[in-house]
Amino acid sequence: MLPLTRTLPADAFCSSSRQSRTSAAVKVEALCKRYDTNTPNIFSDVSFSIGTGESVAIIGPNGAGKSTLLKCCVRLLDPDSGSVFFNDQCLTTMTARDLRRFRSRIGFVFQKHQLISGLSALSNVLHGSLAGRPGPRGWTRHLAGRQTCEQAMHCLELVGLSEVAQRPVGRLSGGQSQRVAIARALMQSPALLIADEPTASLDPQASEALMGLLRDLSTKSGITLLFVSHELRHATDYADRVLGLSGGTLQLDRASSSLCLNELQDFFTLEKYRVAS
Ligand SMILES: Nc1ncnc2c1ncn2[C@@H]1O[C@H](COP(=O)(O)OP(=O)(O)OP(=O)(O)O)[C@@H](O)[C@H]1O
Repeated sequence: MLPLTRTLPADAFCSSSRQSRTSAAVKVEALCKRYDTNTPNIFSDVSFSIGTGESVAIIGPNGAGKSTLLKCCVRLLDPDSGSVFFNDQCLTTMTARDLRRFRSRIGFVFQKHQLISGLSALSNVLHGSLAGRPGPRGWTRHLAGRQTCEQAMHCLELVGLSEVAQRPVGRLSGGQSQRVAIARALMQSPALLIADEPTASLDPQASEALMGLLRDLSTKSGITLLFVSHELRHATDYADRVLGLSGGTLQLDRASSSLCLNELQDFFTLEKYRVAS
């Protein structure tokens, strides 16, 4: 098996020790977003920062704007105002070209995993390596390269799926498919992994396994993790910090070690966990 550090660039990692975190991987300042000029803001004045290698959960009621916030963080959607910095680089003013290069270092795992069901798990993972490549010239040669295939197999091994590498994704279970999506994201050697409800539609056992896998990637490989979950226990068990979005503002920003499940449940009914200014 290839060592993880061989396949991912050195600057994608901090030291595996969480104590060594010093810099903010992601810094969000006063972000506002609305979809339509005639409608109120989805959220306003949202600010937070995430340390390199930190794992952060976003919770909040349906429609609070969690997915919108994730998308604004990586400019899949443009915020109306505010700034987002990634390793001190300002995304909000980046050119399209720089943005493409920047996104190639971010892995996305969505609720609907957006895999190609007729292709094998391996082929789907291989396509992750195309992110950020100015194609399509050279894509075929790149995909067929021995080193690329080895790297894709290694990513499948990391998520425990090497045995089904040749099976079409359409014949995999929901949990397996979600792990293929993670392997595809890992092909990008991500410094940041963004997951929007990655365990939606998975059974409790598969959910725990998937969250454990994400946490391991963060703790062992120093990948910064930002995920949305409706499972409050996932926030307390698998994140270092919990952000709570509700009523158009960020109302909670606390270390998960200082939160208990009951407090998080209260978050949905009370507004007593305002971020200290
Ligand atoms: N493309 C869009 N155009 C207009 N409105 C949108 C669009 N996408 C989302 N919205 C609205 O923005 C609000 C926030 O949606 P978003 O999906 O970000 O919330 P969420 O907190 O992720 O919700 P859920 O927990 O249900 O997934 C909702 O009212 C939604 O209807």
